[in-house]
Amino acid sequence: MQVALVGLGVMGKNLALNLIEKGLTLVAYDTNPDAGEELLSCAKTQGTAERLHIVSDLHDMVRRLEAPRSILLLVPAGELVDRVCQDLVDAGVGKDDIIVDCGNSNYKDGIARKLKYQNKFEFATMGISGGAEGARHGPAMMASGSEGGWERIESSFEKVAASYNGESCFARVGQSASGHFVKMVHNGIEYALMQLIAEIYQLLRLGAGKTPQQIAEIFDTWSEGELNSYLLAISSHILKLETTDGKALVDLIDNKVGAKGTGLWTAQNALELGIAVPSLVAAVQARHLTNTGDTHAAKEMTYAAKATERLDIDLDELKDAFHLASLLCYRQGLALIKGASRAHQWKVDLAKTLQTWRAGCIIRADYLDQIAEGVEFIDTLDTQVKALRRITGAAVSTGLAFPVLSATQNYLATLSTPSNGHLVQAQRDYFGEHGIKTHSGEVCHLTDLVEIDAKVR
Ligand SMILES: NC(=O)C1=CN([C@@H]2O[C@H](COP(=O)(O)OP(=O)(O)OC[C@H]3O[C@@H](n4cnc5c(N)ncnc54)[C@H](OP(=O)(O)O)[C@@H]3O)[C@@H](O)[C@H]2O)C=CC1
Ligand SMILES: O=C(CO)[C@H](O)[C@H](O)COP(=O)(O)O
Repeated sequence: MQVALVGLGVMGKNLALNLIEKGLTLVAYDTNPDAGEELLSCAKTQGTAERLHIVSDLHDMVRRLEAPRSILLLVPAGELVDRVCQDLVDAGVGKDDIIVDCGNSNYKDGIARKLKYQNKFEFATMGISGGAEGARHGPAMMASGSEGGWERIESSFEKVAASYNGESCFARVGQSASGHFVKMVHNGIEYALMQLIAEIYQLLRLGAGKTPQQIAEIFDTWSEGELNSYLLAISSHILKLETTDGKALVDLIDNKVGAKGTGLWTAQNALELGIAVPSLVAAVQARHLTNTGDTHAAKEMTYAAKATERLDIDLDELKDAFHLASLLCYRQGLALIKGASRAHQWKVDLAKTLQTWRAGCIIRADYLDQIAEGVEFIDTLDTQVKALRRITGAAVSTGLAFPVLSATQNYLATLSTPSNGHLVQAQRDYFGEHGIKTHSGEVCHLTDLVEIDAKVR
């Protein structure tokens, strides 16, 4: 099988090495000639260079490929994707060829591109997760669409992707550009889990007075059981790292966190679709808040530093709270995918989606088993529910910030305790005559049910 790859940066270079290692023949291109040179040198080291051909322009790439052509893009998302597509058309790409955008593109751009290029070539989308290591040794691959081009290439991707219990973590999860939607939500969950781990670390460090090394050991103990996950493992590893003079590496790192867009898009789409993902939104805002000191509004206000309080923490309870909060982050993400799939008629298969997340990706975790078993799993987690309540309350009492932990507790509490929505319905009708719906299903106004002599002005 012969494929081409445009963009040989962090992801492209590693995916290229993976593709040729799995026996595919690759024609590769990057605007930066050094990137091609470096890839070739790595391929020589691993003994697979005979299956790699680096080209210096897209015309040469198109000439070297047998039709129908299969071309993968791993260039930064945005306008560049359109520029490369147009350049490929100019270079001779035609109607039977498939171009797969594998970057973190916005799914809305994917839908528009499918239309824009429909008479020029087959445009397809696939989200990839796993960072450099995943791309090199087996990433999670969330593809979309049902068009003909996939049938030519998907059996190769099934081998290139990670596998879990013998099943590939490549899947065509649904129609249209749903693969990019699924990857976007994957990243939304990623933001929430990263922030949640950071909050647990902060609680242990500033609340319980533990050192980074001691916290890493706690994370390692948790990882021995069902809480084992990639993000917990890398957090433990990071916390153990020390400078040559014995200082914790984390203490040298500034607090401002960057973002490339997928977390923000997750929040925006959830709000637009009316699907509540408060933990995912809180994680995006937590990143924004790390940068607040730089904003104009913040500079006009001063916040005096406030002392925080120490806390005795029951580590078993903390573990249970972390476990449930993590599960609930996935649950919110899956609810968003399900709602979007229904709204857009994408027919996203949630079981296939979960299969792509089992290995190779950044949000892989052993406890995904519980999620795969079904949404009712929360009802079996009484101990964890109590732990989440108690830990959130105790955490708040320290005065420290726990946006994802508390958003998650509020999410669960909202769904599992009596709602207060009746009063808000009544308030809306009181001032705006928006109507109310009663328990018996009647749609009316407050004034149909009671006499209101005079209203508050
Ligand atoms: N890094 C990660 O962990 C992950 C990234 N992604 C996504 O994958 C995509 C690639 O990411 P990543 O590899 O990290 O990015 P990099 O910036 O490391 O690599 C992009 C490469 O594309 C090259 N390039 C730019 N313009 C062109 C062009 N017109 N033709 C050919 N090559 C070009 C760049 O060259 P130059 O440097 O000279 O501009 C660079 O070598 C992005 O959409 C990203 O969001 C997805 C999952 C994980
Ligand atoms: O897709 C990824 C991991 O799955 C990329 O690493 C992405 O860049 C992460 O998002 P951000 O840069 O906004 O933190």
